[in-house]
Amino acid sequence: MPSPTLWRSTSLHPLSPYVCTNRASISALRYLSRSAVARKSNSETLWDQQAERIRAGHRKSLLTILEERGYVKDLAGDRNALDKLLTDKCIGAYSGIDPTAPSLHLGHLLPMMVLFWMYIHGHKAVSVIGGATARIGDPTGRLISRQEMDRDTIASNFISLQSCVRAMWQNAERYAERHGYPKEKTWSRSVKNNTVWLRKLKIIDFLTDAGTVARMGAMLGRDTVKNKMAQGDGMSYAEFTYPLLQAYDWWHLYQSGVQVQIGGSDQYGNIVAGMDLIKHLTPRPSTSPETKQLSGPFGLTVPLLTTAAGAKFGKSAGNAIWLDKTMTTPFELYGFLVGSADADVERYLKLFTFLPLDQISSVMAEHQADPSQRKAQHLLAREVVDLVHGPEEAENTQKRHGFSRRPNLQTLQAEAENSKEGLNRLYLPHSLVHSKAPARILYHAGLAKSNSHGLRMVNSGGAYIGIQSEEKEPTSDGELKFRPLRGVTTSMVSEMIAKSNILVLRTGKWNVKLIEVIRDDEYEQKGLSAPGWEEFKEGRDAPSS
Ligand SMILES: N[C@@H](Cc1ccc(O)cc1)C(=O)O
Repeated sequence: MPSPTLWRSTSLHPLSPYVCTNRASISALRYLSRSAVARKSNSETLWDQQAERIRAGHRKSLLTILEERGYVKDLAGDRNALDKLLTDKCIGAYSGIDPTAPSLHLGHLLPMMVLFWMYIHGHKAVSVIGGATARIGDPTGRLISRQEMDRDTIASNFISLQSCVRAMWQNAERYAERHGYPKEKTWSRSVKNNTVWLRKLKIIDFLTDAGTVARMGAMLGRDTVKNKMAQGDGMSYAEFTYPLLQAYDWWHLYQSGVQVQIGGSDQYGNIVAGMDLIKHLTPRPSTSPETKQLSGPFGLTVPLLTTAAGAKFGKSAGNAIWLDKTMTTPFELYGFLVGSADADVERYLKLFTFLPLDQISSVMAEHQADPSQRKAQHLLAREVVDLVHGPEEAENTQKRHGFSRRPNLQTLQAEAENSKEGLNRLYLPHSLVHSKAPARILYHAGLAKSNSHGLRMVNSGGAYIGIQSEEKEPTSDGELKFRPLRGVTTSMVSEMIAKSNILVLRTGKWNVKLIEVIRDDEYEQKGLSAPGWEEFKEGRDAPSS
């Protein structure tokens, strides 16, 4: 039964066609100015014409575009009904993010891309930031709960995440414009905080509405619940209730026409919980089954991206790649993407750019003719930096990376200055570098898992040292040359740091670390630590395997 309490609090009947430019009835618009009415009916006509072209097979439907580019992992709801809905009607779609960190990361970009595509095809896009849900923390897929976050941390994460999401939307809009999707007046997007409605939710209403739909059998049967209780750290009542809160978000948004929810592949269960709630709370006047289906909720999950090497996409050495440039610089973002494997790059170009598929195919053909130039990877990296940070940043970063294929010390140093210690900049204490074998320095710099792993890398020719070339030809500008570490002696390394205190090491093609060697006491004062440092201080040796 629909809840009278919830029902009265909403202004729109969920089955009424969403007041949207293409379907708004003229009578509902009588309070609008004549020009607004004209604009609305104009866009209504445009929408109908476009739908007609899709139906006639002259244009791809939005769902087809999403499927072809690889965005669809699972659909909740009937595929053809969703296809028809997205073609015939302007609807709302949303995706949520909990502010468990102060910034978006690369993993968030995938569901957001789907929302961007929907937006540039005229649907209303809503990004929800889970100010309220973050206080509980989504237990999905976890065995161990996140560390509890205090309210202040959530509040400050919320503020910075919100500005990150807003900036992302602005950039995506400009990026779309550069790819032939100029902004239309009727496009609509918003960023909402679920605290706004969840704070007002009364426990008694929540229990009688959401609490009665959710059956214990189904809830206890969910993998997250089973695994966390059997193999993890158990589950709190609040965590158990999380899917219902997310479901309630959707029910709330559904009142204003948000019929689609998009999420990561792990969100399927939470999305279905929302669909169940909506179906349960929606009054069922005697409409045809088709009308009922087309006015109902649909869910879409995006695939979980793993690299060809099996690692989770968006993490470098276990650290997330952030979209806030104070956390991951554009240079680092570019560096991460330009390092994509040949086997992944085409898939990423389809997922993370608005480039048309035929352009992607032709770039891939060029790339395959000479993979060593990494043309496709450079295009991917440039496009993503363009999408996330804008065209000027993309242009500059690409120029600097053009150098970094044969990097120069000044460029690396300049980069190091505005990057935090972490991805490609590092301090090491003098004692871990001076008179130490190169293989061991690789271990201390985090480039090798152990001393002997470092030795294997050195012997197999997979580790290099950057050497500033002496000759100053007009073009060379003190360029860095990499030579294999095999054959480089301990005393050569010590001599180098005696000169400049700087050491540049590289493993594989792209993993470059600029190491600044500082005094041991200074290192301690900065509160830093490196693999093997504690052991060194305690007089123990670094592990050898
Ligand atoms: N549970 C989602 C975030 C989310 C929060 C609220 C929502 O309404 C939707 C999604 C996640 O962890 O990824």
